[in-house]
Amino acid sequence: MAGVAKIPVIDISDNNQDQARVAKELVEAAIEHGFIYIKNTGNDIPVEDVDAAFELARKLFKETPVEEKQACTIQKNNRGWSAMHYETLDPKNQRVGDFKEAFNFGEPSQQGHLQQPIPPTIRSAEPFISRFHTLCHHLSLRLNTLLGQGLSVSPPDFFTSAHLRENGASGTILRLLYYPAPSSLAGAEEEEKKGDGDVRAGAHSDYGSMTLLFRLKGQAGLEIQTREGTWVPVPVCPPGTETDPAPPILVNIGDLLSYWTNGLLRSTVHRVVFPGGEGSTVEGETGGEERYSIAYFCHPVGTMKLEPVPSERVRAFGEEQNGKGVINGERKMLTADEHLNMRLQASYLKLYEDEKKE
Ligand SMILES: O=C(O)CCC(=O)C(=O)O
Ligand SMILES: [Fe+2]
Repeated sequence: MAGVAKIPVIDISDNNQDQARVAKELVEAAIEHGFIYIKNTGNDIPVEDVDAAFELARKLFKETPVEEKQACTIQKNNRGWSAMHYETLDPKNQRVGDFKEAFNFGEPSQQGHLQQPIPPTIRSAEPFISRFHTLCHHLSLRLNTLLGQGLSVSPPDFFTSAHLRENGASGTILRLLYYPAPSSLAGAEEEEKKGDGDVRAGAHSDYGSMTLLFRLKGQAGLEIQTREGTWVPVPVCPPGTETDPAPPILVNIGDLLSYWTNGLLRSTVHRVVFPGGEGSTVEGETGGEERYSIAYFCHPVGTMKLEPVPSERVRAFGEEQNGKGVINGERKMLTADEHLNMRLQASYLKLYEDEKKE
């Protein structure tokens, strides 16, 4: 496959493997690409649960009356329903907002309850959503542990404890996403809106520490920006995973792991495009139909400071970058919550409109 991202596939499911080697592989992929495929053998997240999550998304986007979703419209806590065009991930370059619908579920309470309005049509799925959230949480903790080990952070569980639920509230979100078929936009005023340069999701880096992305076989669209500034597609099933029980989980390093490591770990810019653009599709994938994806945005405890972690490798990298004038030493030190709020304000223009006028 020429012209597609060459992101490594790593298997973390076998505890008998040499964990130090797995940790190193993970760190190298996070430095080089900012994206890593995690082989999905069903050990971390059962395949039936991934299927059930996509089925829930179908029910929410296809069978739930719009009034029910409107009653759950997204709030400044980043929970709830985001209608078509409501979010604009790349406001500097997009004429209209993203061609997508999304629903964000915040972290459940200790008793497994969701702390937000839920459309009645999917209310019975609350225990499942809570369980899926927790499965993703545990996988993200393992990945954080491996990254801490691979970077020899002191203490090695620094990233892990920064994410433990018992250490405080976080902005973690489980998000169901729906991108309608381009043909469904035809004829309506939507067709006028969709012009050259419009994208299903604008170019952005993710706001949290890392994202776990679930996609469906055959559905193209995701692209990452290379170091040279070109766009390459990210296949759903890279070579070697075709016969696995489910496509790999795509892990994406977010802004916070990048801040914590002086930029050593890469928070790579990515987007979701409409089909048709040259090189935007991968063999065996189409982009002409509707598309679903599920993203778990892992965030640390909101009060965590975004300062470089104690690690010799991180320190040495920072020094090297400083020498090149890449790192601005006067950047204001933010907390995880402050950073999240800043990013949300930039992409939910309508939600924050009134505040801007004040
Ligand atoms: O739908 C996708 O494949 C990616 C979505 C994404 O990048 C995001 O929601 O942050
Ligand atoms: Fe993203």
